[in-house]
Amino acid sequence: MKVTVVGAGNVGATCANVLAHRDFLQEVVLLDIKEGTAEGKALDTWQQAPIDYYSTKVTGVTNDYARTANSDVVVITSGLPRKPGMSRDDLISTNANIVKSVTENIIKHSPDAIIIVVSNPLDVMTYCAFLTAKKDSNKVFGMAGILDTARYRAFLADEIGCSPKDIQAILMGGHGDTMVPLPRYTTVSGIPVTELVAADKLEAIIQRTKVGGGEIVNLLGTSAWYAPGAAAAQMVEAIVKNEKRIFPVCAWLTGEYGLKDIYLGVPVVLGKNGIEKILELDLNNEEKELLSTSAKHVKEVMDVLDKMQSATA
Ligand SMILES: NC(=O)c1ccc[n+]([C@@H]2O[C@H](COP(=O)([O-])OP(=O)(O)OC[C@H]3O[C@@H](n4cnc5c(N)ncnc54)[C@H](O)[C@@H]3O)[C@@H](O)[C@H]2O)c1
Ligand SMILES: O=C(O)C[C@H](O)C(=O)O
Repeated sequence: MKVTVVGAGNVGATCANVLAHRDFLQEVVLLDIKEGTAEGKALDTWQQAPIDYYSTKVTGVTNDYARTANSDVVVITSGLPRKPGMSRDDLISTNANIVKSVTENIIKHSPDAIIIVVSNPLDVMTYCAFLTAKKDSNKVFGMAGILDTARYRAFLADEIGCSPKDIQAILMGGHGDTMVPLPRYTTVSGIPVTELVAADKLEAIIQRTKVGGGEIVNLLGTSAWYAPGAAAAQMVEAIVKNEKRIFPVCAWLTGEYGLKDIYLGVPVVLGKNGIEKILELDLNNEEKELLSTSAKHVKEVMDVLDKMQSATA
């Protein structure tokens, strides 16, 4: 299986580096528009191989899509990250142009590839790639839910004083401040989280999770990359190894949860065909309400993209 990562910035280079460490691929192609960036980071990752014991080779290229030909999976991380004071939605016009042109190039050389979008605003950039690629929606989806759920799980592990490995959770909705962590579907080694964390502490963790991206942006002046890069790599691994893992993924809905024609985070089964199934949870009224608010927000930003695209058509 061949995997390409577009964008050799913080997230893309981390994703390629994590994929190399997992050592289940022969080669990963890392592509960037900036001369030498992908080549340099690929070479650095290869020089790490004798130390960390892996054989996967990351090859860096500058805008040479011929080298990405016949990729099975492509991860799109190209695009601007936000700075303090910005929302992810502020990135829409710049990143839509980048995601559109990258997707066109990818499709030209790898018409059958499964595309995982990471660029922000995530739900709308995934929609942009879907409109451009003109592929089945099970093959075009976005990474955000694994990251958001990981933040939630990490905060819970701190609060409980346990390993983050033992927190199982699911989170739904758009990748923005309206995302919907689901305490009713959160357990700690099978124990309902509500038996271990007081209601006010749980609510504080949910609120912190929702603005988890912004917390890092304020600390670093740019956005996170270690957890996002690893999350995208985890999706690639599930697909390449046909693992049938259940993850929250930004998926195209066609009536699930009463929502249609929208990209939104929902639990799915990921395997060799991409999204093999969307799981429909039996949400209560409060959860449905939160999901519908999140969907409304995403739809508004999707409408902005539609208007931008019809203005330039
Ligand atoms: N979905 C998520 O959960 C999530 C998490 C973190 C970051 N992000 C988003 O991912 C994107 C990348 O973040 P980052 O921190 O890696 O940014 P970065 O600035 O470090 O890297 C972006 C890279 O994209 C490259 N690039 C720009 N235009 C390109 C093009 N047309 N073709 C190929 N490469 C191009 C740049 O040269 C740069 O190297 C941002 O939009 C960010 O908001 C999303
Ligand atoms: O917060 C951002 O802008 C980047 C990313 O979406 C994140 O959640 O870390």
